[in-house]
Amino acid sequence: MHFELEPQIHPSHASRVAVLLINLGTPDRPTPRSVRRYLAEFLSDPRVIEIPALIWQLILRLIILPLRGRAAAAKYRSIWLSEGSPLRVYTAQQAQALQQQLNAQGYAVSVEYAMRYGSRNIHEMLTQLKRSGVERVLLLPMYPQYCAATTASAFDMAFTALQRMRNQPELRTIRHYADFMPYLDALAAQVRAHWAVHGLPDFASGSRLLLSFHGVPKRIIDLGDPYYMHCQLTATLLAQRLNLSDAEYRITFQSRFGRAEWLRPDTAIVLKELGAAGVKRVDVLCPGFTADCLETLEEIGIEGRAIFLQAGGETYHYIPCLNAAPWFIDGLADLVRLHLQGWPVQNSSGAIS
Ligand SMILES: C=CC1=C(C)c2cc3[nH]c(cc4nc(cc5[nH]c(cc1n2)c(C)c5CCC(=O)O)C(CCC(=O)O)=C4C)c(C)c3C=C
Ligand SMILES: [Fe+2]
Ligand SMILES: [Fe+2]
Repeated sequence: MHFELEPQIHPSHASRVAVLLINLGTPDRPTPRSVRRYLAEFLSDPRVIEIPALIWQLILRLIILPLRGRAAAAKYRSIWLSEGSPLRVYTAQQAQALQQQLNAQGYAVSVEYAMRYGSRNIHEMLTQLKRSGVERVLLLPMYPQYCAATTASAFDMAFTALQRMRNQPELRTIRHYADFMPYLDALAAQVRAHWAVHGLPDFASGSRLLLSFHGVPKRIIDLGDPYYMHCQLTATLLAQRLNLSDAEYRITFQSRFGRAEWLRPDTAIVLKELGAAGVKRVDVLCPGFTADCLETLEEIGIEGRAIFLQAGGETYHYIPCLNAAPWFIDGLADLVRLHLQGWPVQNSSGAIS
């Protein structure tokens, strides 16, 4: 049969609205086998690696997976939580907190999360939502800056899932929120909360705030991806909110992968240069990651620290991602309410689910 069998839905459950948070996905376990399986799916996505499939699959299966599987598993082990991978743990917390907040505001919606790769993927979750009577789904990527490799790939999977359905739900997508005020306010609150506990950097004596975004190949920007522009937008608007002068912060790009030219400046190189130049303290925030993960906790929290201190720096502060901070959940609720307009969600009786 071309189409999936339709679930039987009890009429009293019909016409519900759901918000689906979407993040990248992460291995189930910090083992080479589990990491290889996750990377094989992730790195076979043509939205992520734009190289002819046949050549790329040879390189991926013969070189990258055997080498990177083992090395990445060791890194995942260094940041693994008792409940699982940080990315999954924090994304689940965000979904739960956002549902509570929206229900408390009188919005009768359920909030779930899905991943683009690995377990609990977007297709599975759309099927599960339909089974529970959901007819309208708002897709909320946990990527504030649009990038085809992340945002478009997530939407592709949702639309492909709908291609298999006879009875399709109504879908809405949130493309980006790089310049959405409540998101910027949440980032500013996150930085200020860190400074309230750990003290303000002494900008006058050379301390810097690094705003480190996930890098991408420079070529995709040249081909029209708005990602770089969105990163610049978020960073400059955040710096304004924090009253930082141009000299007091730097925009950098991390997590370089492969041989092609990536966006610059590279976070690791800047950390090394600042340490060598006698800068005593740097604080690093990763505004493009809404949940802490391997790329923030290990690459920035552990490796970045070692690079800066070895180069001569004295004090290194990694500022955690927004995760389920109340100011971020407030901002997400603002964003969701804006995008739910016109859908039947107002319910003074409060919580469902
Ligand atoms: C925040 C947005 C992200 C963009 C844009 C992005 C682009 C991108 N990533 C790779 C390659 C890798 N990314 C990896 C991990 C990873 N990437 C993001 C987010 C973005 N990626 C997250 C949230 C994570 C963490 C996942 C976790 O389990 O914690 C990895 C795997 C880890 C490693 O081996 O270093 C790779 C590989 C490319 C090629 C790309 C753009 C084309
Ligand atoms: Fe990535
Ligand atoms: Fe990395």
